[in-house]
Formats: sequence, C-alpha cells, structure tokens
Amino acid sequence: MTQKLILASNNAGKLKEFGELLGPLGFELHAQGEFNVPEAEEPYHTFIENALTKARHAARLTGLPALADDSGVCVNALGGAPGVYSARYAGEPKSDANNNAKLIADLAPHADKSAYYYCVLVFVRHADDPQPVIADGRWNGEIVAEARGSNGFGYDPHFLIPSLGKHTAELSSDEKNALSHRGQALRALVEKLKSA
Ligand SMILES: O=c1nc[nH]c2c1ncn2[C@H]1C[C@H](O)[C@@H](COP(=O)(O)OP(=O)(O)OP(=O)(O)O)O1
Ligand SMILES: [Mg+2]
Repeated sequence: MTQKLILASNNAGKLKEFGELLGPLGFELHAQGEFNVPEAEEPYHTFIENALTKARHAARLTGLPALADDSGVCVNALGGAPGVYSARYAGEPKSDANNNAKLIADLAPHADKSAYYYCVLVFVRHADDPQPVIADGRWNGEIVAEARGSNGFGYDPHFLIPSLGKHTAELSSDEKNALSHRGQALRALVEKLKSA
C-alpha cells in the first residue's frame, strides 16, 4: 500500500530532491502547496525546532503524515553563519542570488573557506505525534567566490566538494543525492521508519 506523505516545504529544489529520493520507495508524495498550506513560521534558533514546527503545521492543516526539512550552510570562519538563517541571510524576500552575494562578500576577508551543509528531517504521523522520527546529515565543502554549474538550488553554485573538484551545482541529481546532507538524512530516516 502506498503511503500518502505531505512534503512540508515550498522550496522547489528540495521538493525535486525528495521526489527523486522517496518516489522509488513507494510513497505517494504531495507538496504542501497542493493543499494550499501556507509557509510555516520558522522562529527558532535551531534546525530541529524549525523542522518540527514545519512538519506539525503541514500535518495539522492536511490531516496527513508530513515530512519537513530544515537545512542550511554553516561557514566555519563566520562562526557557523548563515546556518539556520540561510534562507533569509540577505533579508526578506528570500533570494538565492542575494544570499550568495552576501555570503561571498562576508567571507572575502577570511582565508578559511571551509563550510558544511546541514539538514534535519522530521516525520510526523499526525500533528500531535508524540514520537516524531528525526534524522540529520552533514556534507563538508568549501565556499568559492566563482559560481559554477546550473543544477541544484540555493548555495550550490558556490559550494565546492574538494574531493570531486566540482561545485555541487555541477553534479547530476543522482550524484548530489548520493552524497548530500539531505540524501544522508533521508536514508537514515527511511531506516528508522522501517523499524518504527
Ligand atoms: O542542498 C542544498 N543546496 C543548496 N542550498 C541549500 C541546500 N540545502 C539547503 N540549502 C540552503 C537553501 C536555503 O537558503 C536554506 C534552507 O532554508 P529552509 O528554511 O530549510 O528552506 P526554505 O525556506 O527554502 O524552504 P522550506 O522552509 O519551505 O522547506 O539552505
Ligand atoms: Mg524556510
């Protein structure tokens, strides 16, 4: 039996990656936008609290199980910024181009360009589920001022994977999903769901 699952996100890049990763596992995926679920507030300072809030919000408004992702890029020389604030680093309205420009400018004086992508996923069976299923993933790289590649989304044109010699926007979706913070977290989550 296929399980209906609401993806509690309005980010087209994430929704594409979730479809690629979860579609083959037999979930019947629906973006929250199909049910006119408006964007949830993300008022917290931790990824986990924001992800849980997004998942509960979507489950409450649809009556269906929901999966939320809160993620970002954490830059070591910037003390982990933009981190949980990655989506609105350059202010509202959210803009990948403005966020990338601000990140490159802020990092320019620093020699250490190391960074990592971080992703927390939260699955709830219903809005008041007392046992949300949680998994996370991390992907190390470096921020590069020059943009390269046109795949992916967000900070991908500027995120270099040194061992591959490629920016993450130069990877195919299969290559990215096999390695990414989101791919790692989703595989861990699916293992937990199997034994839950
Ligand atoms: O694989 C990635 N490749 C590039 N950039 C990424 C990635 N993963 C997260 N990011 C960046 C995009 C955004 O600036 C922030 C997520 O913010 P976050 O609040 O979790 O998502 P969002 O507001 O775009 O959509 P939503 O909350 O509806 O899921 O981190
Ligand atoms: Mg968000």
